[in-house]
Amino acid sequence: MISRRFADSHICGVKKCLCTKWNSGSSICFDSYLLGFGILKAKGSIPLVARMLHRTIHLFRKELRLHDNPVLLAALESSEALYPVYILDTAFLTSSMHIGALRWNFLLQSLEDLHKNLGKLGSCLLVIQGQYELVLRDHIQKWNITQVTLDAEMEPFYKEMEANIQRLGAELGFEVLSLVSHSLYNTQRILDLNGGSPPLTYKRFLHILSLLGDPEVPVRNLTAEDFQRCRAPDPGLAECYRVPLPVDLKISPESLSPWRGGETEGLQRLEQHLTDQGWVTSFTKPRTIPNSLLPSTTGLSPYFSMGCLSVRTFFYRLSNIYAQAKHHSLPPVSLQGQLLWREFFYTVASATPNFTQMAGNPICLQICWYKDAERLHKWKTVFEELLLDADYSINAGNWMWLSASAFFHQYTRIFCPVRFGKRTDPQGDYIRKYLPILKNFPSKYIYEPWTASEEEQKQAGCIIGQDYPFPMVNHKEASDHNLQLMKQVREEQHRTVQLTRGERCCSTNIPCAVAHRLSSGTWALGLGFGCFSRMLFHVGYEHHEQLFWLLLKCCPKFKNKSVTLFFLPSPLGASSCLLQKCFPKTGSSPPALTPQPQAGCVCLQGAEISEALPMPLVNHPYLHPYLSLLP
Ligand SMILES: Cc1cc2nc3c(=O)[nH]c(=O)nc-3n(C[C@H](O)[C@H](O)[C@H](O)COP(=O)(O)OP(=O)(O)OC[C@H]3O[C@@H](n4cnc5c(N)ncnc54)[C@H](O)[C@@H]3O)c2cc1C
Repeated sequence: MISRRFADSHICGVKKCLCTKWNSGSSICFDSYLLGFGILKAKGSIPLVARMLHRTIHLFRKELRLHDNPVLLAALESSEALYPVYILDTAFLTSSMHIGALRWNFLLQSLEDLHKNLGKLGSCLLVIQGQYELVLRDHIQKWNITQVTLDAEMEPFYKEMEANIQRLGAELGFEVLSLVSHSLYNTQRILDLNGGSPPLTYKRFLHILSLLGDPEVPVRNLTAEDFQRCRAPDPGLAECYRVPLPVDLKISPESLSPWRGGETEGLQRLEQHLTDQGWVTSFTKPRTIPNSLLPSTTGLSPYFSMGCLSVRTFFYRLSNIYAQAKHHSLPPVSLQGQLLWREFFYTVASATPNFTQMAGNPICLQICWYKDAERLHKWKTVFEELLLDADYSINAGNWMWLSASAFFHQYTRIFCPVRFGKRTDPQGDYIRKYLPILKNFPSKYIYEPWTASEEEQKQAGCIIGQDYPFPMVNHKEASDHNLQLMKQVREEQHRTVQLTRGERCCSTNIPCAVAHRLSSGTWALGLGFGCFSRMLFHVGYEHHEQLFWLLLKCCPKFKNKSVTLFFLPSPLGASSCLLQKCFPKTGSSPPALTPQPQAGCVCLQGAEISEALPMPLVNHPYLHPYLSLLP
């Protein structure tokens, strides 16, 4: 937590903050400013306390915002002149991230927005192009700079930049102040509490957070008064160092992205989402729709990744909404839970060597993937450069997760791009919108247009192999191959598997269920499975629904009965393995059910069972505490 001691005094009618102590990850403690305090005599011989004020370059790196920007606030409070600077070091940016046209546009829009917002407070943003060290050397001397302030980041390339700036400071005689505000906590504190290494499972991570307490509280908003106390850059400088246009950087200006960059847009979107408090409190992921035409999640990730929005602000706004609600979803599936996933990956990434690579990454399974340069190139073009929210920690963490190389261990779950699409969006509306070249194919071909006849392809105005590529792999062959490979790798690298696996909370994987006859004459069914902790967020509620329905179908007791289904919270779960084994055999889909919060459980109403197969229900002690929740 940031603790601050303010000693207020009135100097020439202006209320000044004299002492601000930060313990929030600053590389130079603010206490050093105390040394600069002295007693001055002002007009009329009234003794005044004053301090040496800095001439500061505030270097924006990722935190492209004015709200919750602790280091900018500290810069303003300790300076008599402040130069807000963004160094557009193209070589640095392109070598450290795969930044494509969409993201360039987003970045330039964010800088333009920052410039406008600084203008409203009486300052401006100076965008200086060039290699960052040369730019700093040049301007430190030109502007007599005594301090550089910057946001502390955890990526190796940003850490290296900060270390270089520190070295430059020692050489040229300026101070450096950096503070963490891109994550909820200073991740170093989490590492310290975990004995110096990162917690490698979400469960362990939450445990450490419970010892740490709440995340850092956002700092106050900046005002015109804050900026008035410091001299702003001359208007001539603003003209000389204006935000470039895409064309200046030879970037295509036309962007299909509906996400406009910048703090202003980010805050507007945040407010929009928060007005729907019911949506916020019932948010459960992965019970969201990945291929809906409009995002079924917040879509705020590009703003968080560039720091146009503060995660701390979002976290506390959510806390306020939760505090007013009767029920709300919880981590790992809630909105706050999503921010904690982000924090989890930030923490692990901050202390894991080669986090974005397989080679030399100690938590990642070493898998002998295909070595096919052409396919790799195609994959990179599609996935990396088009990302608007590309983020070092989250991206690599989720790819490890998705490929079952770390964190996620149900490697037998393989998504088929054709079957997944057919199941979740049978008409292919998503494909028709985002791949308009395929839009005239009949729905039965929309996910596998290469199976359409030549005549049908002509009619759809799209010849596969000419207007649209053939599939890169045969899905069945590739998934069979990968399955075997993973099985073998996991046996050989058992110790690496265990690192991010976490302990099981139940040794058995036997499905268990209880049935309860309700006073209304209907039945309540509670269902659980061993090892809840991983089930809920790996399998998700959608599978709970399916499993419930499957068991109902399987149990003669419920034939022709109306049944109330309860989703039971921890420590109960459901099994996707059972689903995979049994569900396809039933040859039909589960009924659509609408969740209704009730008595702390999610309750599903009204599944009418018309068919039943014999299957015994097993009582299980884990279910007993939840029986009291049944009406
Ligand atoms: C293979 C793969 C790669 C990914 N790469 C990125 C990436 O480069 N940058 C990125 O921001 N997200 C990435 N994600 C995570 C996730 O898909 C996005 O954060 C999320 O979809 C963004 O949408 P949202 O802002 O609407 O999220 P919401 O569901 O509204 O969540 C709010 C915020 O929580 C955080 N969050 C949500 N999901 C995750 C998650 N799975 N892991 C960590 N943090 C999460 C994000 O900051 C997000 O903006 C990746 C996921 C996968 C499967």
